Amino acid sequence: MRSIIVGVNTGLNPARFKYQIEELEGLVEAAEGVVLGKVYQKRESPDPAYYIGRGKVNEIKQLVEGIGADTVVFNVNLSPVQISNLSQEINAQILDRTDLILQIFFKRAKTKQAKLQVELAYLQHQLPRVYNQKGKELSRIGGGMKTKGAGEKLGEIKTRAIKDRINKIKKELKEIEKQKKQQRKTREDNPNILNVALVGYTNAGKSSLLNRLTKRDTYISDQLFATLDTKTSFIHFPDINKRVIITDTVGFVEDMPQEIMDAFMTTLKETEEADLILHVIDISDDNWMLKKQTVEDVLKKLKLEEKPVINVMNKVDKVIPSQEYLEPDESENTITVSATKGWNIDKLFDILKKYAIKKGEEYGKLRIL
Ligand SMILES: Nc1nc2c(ncn2[C@@H]2O[C@H](COP(=O)(O)OP(=O)(O)OP(=O)(O)O)[C@@H](O)[C@H]2O)c(=O)[nH]1
Ligand SMILES: [Mg+2]
Repeated sequence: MRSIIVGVNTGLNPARFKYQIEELEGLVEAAEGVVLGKVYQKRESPDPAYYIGRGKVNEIKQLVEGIGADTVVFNVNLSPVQISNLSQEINAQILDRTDLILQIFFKRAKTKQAKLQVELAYLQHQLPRVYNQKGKELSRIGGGMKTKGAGEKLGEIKTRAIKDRINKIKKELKEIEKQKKQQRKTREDNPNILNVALVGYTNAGKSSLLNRLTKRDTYISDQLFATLDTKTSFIHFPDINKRVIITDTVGFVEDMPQEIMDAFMTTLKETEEADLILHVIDISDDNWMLKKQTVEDVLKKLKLEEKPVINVMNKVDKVIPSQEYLEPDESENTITVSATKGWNIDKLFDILKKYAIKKGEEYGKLRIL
């Protein structure tokens, strides 16, 4: 994928805009693409036909031909009409941020559940576009569909086929969810098992932390969205006769596209049964506060904000030279660690133990009542 990035600033301050474009570059790389050029435009309100101005469209068209790009990626979400019009003018594939995220997800999904969820998100994103697709774009979605009658429009046929597939996927996902729920039920009810969910912005170090805590090889990569399937691991504390189940989850991003939010709701739903949430934060990142807020907003959407949360401030080794420089954490719900160096992991173990004991005690109280 040889890409040109089109950054439209819709009134963000320069720092935020810069961060948005950097993240988009990261997404292109995660989709195994290279960024060959960037084009910017300031625009308060989008042009209904092209989002950007006609002059910009021409500029991009020439740049695409000049440097041989095959993809143009926008930092904003485009309407079906805009995609269609831009595709007519520019000889490259036009992607918006959601398309890009979906492409990455497509490549990464491994389990049947994740694959179905990505397909569902993709189809839901395509649905409103079908009517507006012209020419080459049509071949992108399902082939070999039967027509109902001679008078039926191609758009109608495709819409119907997509809707059928969506319904089928939803049924299959429900079935998988039911099975998973059954498996979870046994452990939820157990006073000796603490359920912990790892959440956080993509690339914050969730999988690294899971590895450190459980010493297992989880796929770790300096890429956005390395983890797409939820993975579960155990920690055993024989001294207190408790076990902890830790679930790694898909990373969050700002403005998570609705289609993805919906499709991955099932995955994130695993966090619904959690007794404790570990929110992993990369404090070496200049934008960590913004990212933290993004994650907290999503937790709120999932109605998880009531659960106890520990903020795990990770990658401190990138900020201080050695472990001796670690300062005591200010509050009980914050802990500064380095997942890769293993700093403060013992303290994190202590926190987990404390919660495991507390769960057992509360469960006991409930039984007495
Ligand atoms: N220096 C340093 N690097 C870290 C630390 N923890 C994680 N990393 C690096 O950060 C990158 C991302 O780590 P992952 O564990 O894959 O992050 P993740 O949150 O699981 O990412 P996604 O699955 O993509 O959402 C990798 O290159 C890790 O080696 C840390 O404590 N210190
Ligand atoms: Mg991961």
